[in-house]
Order: sequence, then C-alpha cells, then structure tokens
Amino acid sequence: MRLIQNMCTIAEYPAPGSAAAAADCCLGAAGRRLVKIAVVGASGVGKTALVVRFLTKRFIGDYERNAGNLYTRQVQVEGETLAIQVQDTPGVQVRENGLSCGEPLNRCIRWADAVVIVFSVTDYQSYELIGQLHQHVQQLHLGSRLPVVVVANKADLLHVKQVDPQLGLQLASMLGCSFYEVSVSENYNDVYNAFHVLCKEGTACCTRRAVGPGKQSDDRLLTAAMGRCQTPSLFSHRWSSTHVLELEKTPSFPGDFFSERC
Ligand SMILES: Nc1nc2c(ncn2[C@@H]2O[C@H](COP(=O)(O)OP(=O)(O)OP(=O)(O)O)[C@@H](O)[C@H]2O)c(=O)[nH]1
Repeated sequence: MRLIQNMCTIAEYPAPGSAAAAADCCLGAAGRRLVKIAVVGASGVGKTALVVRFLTKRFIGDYERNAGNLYTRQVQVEGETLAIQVQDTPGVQVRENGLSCGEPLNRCIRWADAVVIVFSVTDYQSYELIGQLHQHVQQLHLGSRLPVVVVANKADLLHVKQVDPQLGLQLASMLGCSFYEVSVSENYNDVYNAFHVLCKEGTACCTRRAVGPGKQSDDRLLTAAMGRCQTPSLFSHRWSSTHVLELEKTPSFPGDFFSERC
C-alpha cells in the first residue's frame, strides 16, 4: 500500500528530460544536491534489510514484506552534504516470458539517478536475474548510462551458498558495474561502501542530466572530477575519514520527503 502511495508521488515528478526535471533533479531539501537511489532485486534477497542497515546501521532480522518504502537522509560525499532518497521496492517476479516489472517499479527505476541491484548468494535464481534487471534498467534510461551497483548479499550463510562471489564479480564487470559482496546481518562497512560509491556516481549522473546532452565535454570533465568508479571491485573500496555518513538520530518516515514537497 505504501509503495503505491510513493509510486503515485513519483509519477507526479516532472518527466525525465523536461526543463523542470533538469532544474529539480539535483536539488533536495535546503537546496542540497539530491541523489535518488532505487534498490531492486528478487524477493527475499535482503533489499529492505540492506536499506535499513545503511540508514540506521542496524540489522533487525525481520522486515515487513514488500515494504516499498521511500527513505530520506543526508550523507557526506567528498566533503559535500548531499540529500539522498532511497526507494525500497517489492521483489521482481520471473515469468515464462522474462521479468515481470509492473509499472510502479518501472516508474521507480525511471525516477532514480542510480540503482542498487541485489541478489542473494543463497539463491541462484536471484543471481540469474541480474543481467535482465540491468538491461531493463538501462532500457528505461535510454541515452544516459545510469550508475548501477550489484550487491551480493547474505555472505554469512556459507553453508547454504549457491553462488560463488567471483561469478557476481565477473557479471558486474561485464555489465560495467561496481560489485560488493556483503552480509547485511554481519557487516555494516561493506553496505556503506556500496551506497557511498553509488552516491558519488549518482551525483555525477544527475549533474550530467542537468547540464544536458549537448555539453559532452563538460560531461567528461565532470565525470573525471567526480572520480567516477568504473572498475568493479570486491572488498576494495576504502573511504577516507572525510567520508562520513550523517545519520539522523530518529528514523525518518517513509515518503516524508515527497510529502514535504507536495
Ligand atoms: N543471514 C542473513 N539473513 C539476511 C541477510 N539479509 C537479509 N536477511 C534475511 O533475509 C530475509 C529477507 O530479507 P528482506 O530484507 O525482507 O528481503 P527483501 O528482498 O526486501 O524481500 P521482499 O520484500 O520479499 O522483496 C529476512 O529474514 C532477513 O532477515 C543477511 O545478510 N544474512
């Protein structure tokens, strides 16, 4: 239910490519640059757990299924305070003729500046979805290469592992994405690193959209300046002490950013 409410609000967002969207896409509350992140993947892979862990540092263990909540936070990236919105989504279903992504999910992907695609190392089918999901995401953002991070979750469940992390790394590398193997339940740092690199890439992508397709040399300079991470890395991202996640003392309410705006 909450997802539908959030998606309706997203639907009211200015159409991608419109002047309003270009002006709007980079500014959040208090005029901060805004990065919108969608978290997608099969059901039960730990999407909600991942988002909650990133935002609160906590692993609760039991989550409302298909929560589809939208969360807002501020993070510091390269010394700049950014507003980020993270949209949790319901698990993608697989049908005989391919992925089944409903319009609400598609809207969410179109809305996003960056996407986290999650699979579980305990679920081979969730891994098999990654390629299709990545293709779907890029199709919905034709003309701009959306930053995507592939996250392999549940690394702690060694005894029921079905996917070697190397496979995830290879696939991510083929797709041109960064890759992180994480255990949401046991390790916060890897979760943080995955989102952090995406915030950096998402900022660059968002700014490119605002600058517009006609300014490609600016675009290249900007990408270089932002130090966009192109190389997939396994356990390799380390952040300096200036990369601090600012966590609010109290959890924000899902969808609050959009409620404030509307
Ligand atoms: N052992 C272990 N369990 C995890 C981990 N991450 C998530 N889980 C568990 O996996 C189950 C599913 O997690 P969710 O976060 O609800 O998964 P989801 O992808 O949001 O699921 P849907 O809402 O159905 O799409 C929960 O019981 C979590 O506690 C992890 O890193 N390790």
